[in-house]
Amino acid sequence: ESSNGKQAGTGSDVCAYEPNSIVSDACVSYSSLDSINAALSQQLQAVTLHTDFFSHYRLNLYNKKCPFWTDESGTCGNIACAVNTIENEEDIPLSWRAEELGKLQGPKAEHPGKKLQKERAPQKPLQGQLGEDVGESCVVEYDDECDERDYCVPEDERATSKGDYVSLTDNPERFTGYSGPSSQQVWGAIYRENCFSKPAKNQESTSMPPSFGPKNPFQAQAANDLFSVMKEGSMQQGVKDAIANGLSMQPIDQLEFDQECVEKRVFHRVVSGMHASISTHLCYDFLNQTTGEWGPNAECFKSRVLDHPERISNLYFNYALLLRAVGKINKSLKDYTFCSADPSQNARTKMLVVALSDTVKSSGEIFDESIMFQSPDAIGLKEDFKQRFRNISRVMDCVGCDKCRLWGKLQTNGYGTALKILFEFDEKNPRNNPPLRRTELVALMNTLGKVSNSLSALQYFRSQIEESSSTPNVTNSAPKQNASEKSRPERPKLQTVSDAEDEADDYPNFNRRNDPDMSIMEIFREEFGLVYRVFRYIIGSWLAFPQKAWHIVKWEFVRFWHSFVGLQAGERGWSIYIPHRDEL
Ligand SMILES: Cc1cc2nc3c(=O)[nH]c(=O)nc-3n(C[C@H](O)[C@H](O)[C@H](O)COP(=O)(O)OP(=O)(O)OC[C@H]3O[C@@H](n4cnc5c(N)ncnc54)[C@H](O)[C@@H]3O)c2cc1C
Repeated sequence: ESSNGKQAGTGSDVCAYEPNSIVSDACVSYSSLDSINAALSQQLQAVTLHTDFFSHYRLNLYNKKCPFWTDESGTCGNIACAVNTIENEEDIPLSWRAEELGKLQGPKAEHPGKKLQKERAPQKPLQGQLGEDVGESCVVEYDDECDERDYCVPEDERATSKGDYVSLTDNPERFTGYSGPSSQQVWGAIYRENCFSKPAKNQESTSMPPSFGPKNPFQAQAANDLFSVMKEGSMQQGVKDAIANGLSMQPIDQLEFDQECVEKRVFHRVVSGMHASISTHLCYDFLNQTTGEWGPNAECFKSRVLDHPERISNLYFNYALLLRAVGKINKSLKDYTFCSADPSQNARTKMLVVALSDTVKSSGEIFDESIMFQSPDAIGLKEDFKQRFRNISRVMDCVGCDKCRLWGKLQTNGYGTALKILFEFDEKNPRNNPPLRRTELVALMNTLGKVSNSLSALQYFRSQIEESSSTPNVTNSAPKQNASEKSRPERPKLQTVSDAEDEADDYPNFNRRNDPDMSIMEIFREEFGLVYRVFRYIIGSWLAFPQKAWHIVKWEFVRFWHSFVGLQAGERGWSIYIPHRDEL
């Protein structure tokens, strides 16, 4: 986005939201993405809120120093900025518990070096040394350093590393009050230092080194890194000055972004879409500091997101990009072991994730990544792209609010993972794909969940604002929070602690089943859709039954054989349970 009204990431044509227009740089319309979101959001909620694997995360939240500047005064002391980490080992879900890793018995295998890991199939880095039924991708600990195919500085997953376990449902992304020079400095650094911004004419000598199409891409990386270090002093001074004098930094919307090629546009759109989603969450779960009540703040949403069509466009763009990534790993998810010490939980998690990915896959073409990095400068450009994205993930350690840092790091990791899947994975030949870390998979699904929530919140705010502008007595800008509840569309629930604790029937519900304003046609469509999904589910279950029964027989036979020959029988890898409505 730029001050002269140019639209981020879109050429001149498509920015404003038009339901039937195609989201630029993707290959799907806004309305199709809305329909996909309507079909998918409950499945996503089931995965991200109701499975231990996806509702928890492990990251180094407190022990990484901001590599670019020091700004202790920018630390947020509000209670809403705090994160509840899980301190007791027994509170950590089985699938994430370090002690479970320590329980591993039986045959031992050498930890393969990085080179061997790369040469071997990601699912079989140990090549069966621990036995055929061991999910090796869960046992091997990947190193906390960048594989050159990573777009993000990875979180260290090792049980021995300094990491914190957090429940994502206990720490929902919402308003924290973190603002001022510190947060602006972080956003500024993200846009200014890492995006492909055009140098201001009088700043040519201090802007990013030209790094497109370099002879050696690693030289370009090194140059960028060095440049960041060189800039460190001035950035640090920038924060100090800003804190001392109020804000004197160049506003972000006065930067001109280089939108010439699709890759640079995509980069900017990812960042801006992520920013828009964060803004949406904080406006949707906003603290009214006068009444002390939490609730949506349409004024906040209007000024930060709705009045900037390009930000909405970038939000949809990110949704398309993340969907494509989840669809692309459809096959790998079917082979993935979710590392659960509880096999029935493992089976349920897999079933929910695969069903979600199947729905994405069946939605048709959404995003075509093959058009990117095709030019003669492709290698250099791709390396530069990666390096800049890694810088963004490093900048997240400079965020002065713990909760913002948690979600900022998770979402950067989610987008980094999506980019890695898009540009480094071969759908047809998955053997050579880089490994997907557990934290990456969790980050990817939760980031998709966040954008999905943002799109649902957008619908809510849009109808709120339309409604208030058509009501003469209400202010013409945004509706007040206490406007008549009766005529309002139902407020979609985003992820909150109470949602996670809800009874089955109160599962987070983005559809409008209880909306009194629904027309007969809409009610009919809603009900018909439900009946159709139930029908499909039952037929699908019948068709899948013979194969499932065969797997169960095989599984039980192996268990029986193990105990017969005196080995440990192993856990049961299947379970029978009543499906929940959100699985439809
Ligand atoms: C990583 C991170 C995570 C955060 N998480 C939270 C959180 O969970 N809860 C919370 O309450 N606060 C959070 N914050 C703070 C929040 O994002 C804002 O910085 C803060 O509310 C102050 O807002 P602002 O009005 O100054 O504008 P900011 O949102 O700080 O934006 C700064 C400038 O960026 C430009 N801009 C804004 N949005 C976009 C966009 N989508 N695309 C392009 N340009 C844009 C505008 O020019 C704007 O003036 C987070 C900050 C960061 C850096």
